[in-house]
Amino acid sequence: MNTLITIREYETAARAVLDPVHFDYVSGGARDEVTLRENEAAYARLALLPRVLRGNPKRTLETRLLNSRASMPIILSPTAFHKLMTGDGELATARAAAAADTIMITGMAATVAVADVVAAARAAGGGDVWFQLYLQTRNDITAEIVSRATDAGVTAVVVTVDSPVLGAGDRNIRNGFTDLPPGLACENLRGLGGDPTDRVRSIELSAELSWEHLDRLRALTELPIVLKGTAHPDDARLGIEHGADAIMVSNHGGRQLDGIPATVDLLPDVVAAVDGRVPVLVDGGIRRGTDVAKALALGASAIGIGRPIMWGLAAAGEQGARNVLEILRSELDHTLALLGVESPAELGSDWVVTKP
Ligand SMILES: Cc1cc2nc3c(=O)[nH]c(=O)nc-3n(C[C@H](O)[C@H](O)[C@H](O)COP(=O)(O)O)c2cc1C
Ligand SMILES: CCCCCCC(=O)C(=O)O
Repeated sequence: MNTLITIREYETAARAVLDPVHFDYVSGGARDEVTLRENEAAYARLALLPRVLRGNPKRTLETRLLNSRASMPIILSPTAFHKLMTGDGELATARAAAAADTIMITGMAATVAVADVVAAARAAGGGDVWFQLYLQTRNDITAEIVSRATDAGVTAVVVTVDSPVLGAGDRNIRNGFTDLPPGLACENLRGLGGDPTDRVRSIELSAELSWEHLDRLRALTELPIVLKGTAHPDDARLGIEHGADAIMVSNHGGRQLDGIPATVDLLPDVVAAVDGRVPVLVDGGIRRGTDVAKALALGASAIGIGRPIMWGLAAAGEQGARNVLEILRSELDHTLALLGVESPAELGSDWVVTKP
């Protein structure tokens, strides 16, 4: 029997089994964790306004995003180092995402190489895999990483732009968590060390990056590009001008700039700026199906979850991640029934009210 029935219970279960240093790495945020808390609190400040007697007996959650389809508008945001959570790492995550028939964004900082992640998803029968990229200042390195991901069969590249420098997690500083334990590495950077050994190159985060680097990426790949980490409406507009095919409103789960607003509060202005030209996704603080419905009503085409998957993996490996996805699917379906709608597409901003 599955005794854990909420995402919050998975967080508690993860805390009970994980090394506290790794639990803090996953669950913590930057500095005072104001944004981390705000991401969740902002959903609680929004209320849903249902309609009644609409004769809608059936519902569908099926979602199309870029060239991919998913069984629901809930996808897996990229998170680093899944082997800290469970032995199989990203392989377990890929199987869970495939079982849920949804999209997994595998990270550049994954502890399993992208080719193995895609193979695991395919062997489990499905689910597209997208690849998250930190642009590197050296274009040849970016090109090699993207080429590996493309050869592996990913169907989109998600470029994270909110990390000119590493976020400062006070919990990590206090815990002295600065490196992966021996035996674990960012496998997507293996052999990129520039020497004949199998050295794993370090991921470079750089404040030198500019829109020109995105232009170079656009010239490198025909895969759809999702810009992840845009908060300002003008940056969403610029992203589209520079070739982005989708915008993901994200503050990195409150792990980069502390004090940036909650993503659901940023979403409406970005949606307005994008004006229907490309899909808008959002992540950060989503813990309930009602949160998903609020984000969709405010214009998101889909939402991403980060920590809930990590907690699921820690608590019960692949099965835990599967359960997390099914909890959110079932809660979203139930929420749509209570709202009186057949599909996410019917939701709009008049389904949400801000509580006084
Ligand atoms: C442990 C952890 C590692 C993360 N690693 C990455 C990463 O490598 N690249 C990235 O773009 N975002 C990363 N993120 C941010 C997530 O993609 C996502 O934006 C965030 O987790 C969403 O918030 P949530 O955890 O409240 O769902 C990470 C988040 C966590 C919690
Ligand atoms: C330079 C290493 C990048 C690791 C990215 C992990 C991450 O984004 C996060 O923990 O948040």
